Amino acid sequence: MVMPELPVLLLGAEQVSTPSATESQLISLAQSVGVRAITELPAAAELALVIRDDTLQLLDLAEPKSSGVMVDFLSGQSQYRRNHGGGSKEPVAKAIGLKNNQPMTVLDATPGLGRDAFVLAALGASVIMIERSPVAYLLLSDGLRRLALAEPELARQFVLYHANSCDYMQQLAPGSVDAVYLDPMFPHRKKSALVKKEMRLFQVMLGPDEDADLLLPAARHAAAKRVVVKRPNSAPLLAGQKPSMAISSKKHRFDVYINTP
Ligand SMILES: C[S@@+](CC[C@H](N)C(=O)[O-])C[C@H]1O[C@@H](n2cnc3c(N)ncnc32)[C@H](O)[C@@H]1O
Repeated sequence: MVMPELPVLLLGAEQVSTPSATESQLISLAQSVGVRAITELPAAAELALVIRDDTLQLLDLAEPKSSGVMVDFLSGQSQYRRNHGGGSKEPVAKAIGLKNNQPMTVLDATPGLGRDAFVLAALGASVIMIERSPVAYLLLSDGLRRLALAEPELARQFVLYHANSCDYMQQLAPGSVDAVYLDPMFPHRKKSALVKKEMRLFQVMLGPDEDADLLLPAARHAAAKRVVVKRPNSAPLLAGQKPSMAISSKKHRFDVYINTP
């Protein structure tokens, strides 16, 4: 598969001449993961990163006026789910085996926009996020930066690295974390307009995670207790491997692989 070009970080003239502290920080972070910071778009660009209102956003250039995709742990949606969601009864929390106030370390090997990671952290888990997409990594870093300003204690529950999770997990000693969470991109069959804007942009940028099957053995090596795989209800099993049990929600299935000692 031909991968689309990596989006650039598009800067305004002022952001180049007199960048704010946040802008300087984001520009160097972007450059450290190979994202070019420029002031003019390449002709073929479909997506670009921009810094608006002190927030990093991924913009669909076909709709430059609409708000971009960002990681916002403080958004109404995240906070609503935190305050009014099912708590430890949320399907994802049940699948991971998370109980209120019981410490647990979860490695999220496919964090994306950090939605699921946030639910787990809000329920008390320490979450290690390993993201290989430079753009998703930058959006997550920026989300954590803003979370740290508002809720430093919660932000300290997260660690984020830019790496391929398969490599990362294989290098860990066996059973280094309590659980591993996997939610690789699955090709959506529905018309793209129906797929949420965020995931649509992610699909344009990343394509499906065609090597997703490789994550399962690496995750089973790294997890002391269990590996959880989130799949759309109709999706086949990851790596064709039968789970120990499955927990279903409205749209998803959480396949749980228990690691017996
Ligand atoms: C469907 S998204 C995950 C959405 C996430 N669960 C959420 O709540 O926002 C999948 C993400 O996994 C990342 N990914 C897939 N395979 C990976 C790998 N081997 N290492 C690191 N990240 C990976 C992709 O780059 C993408 O950002």
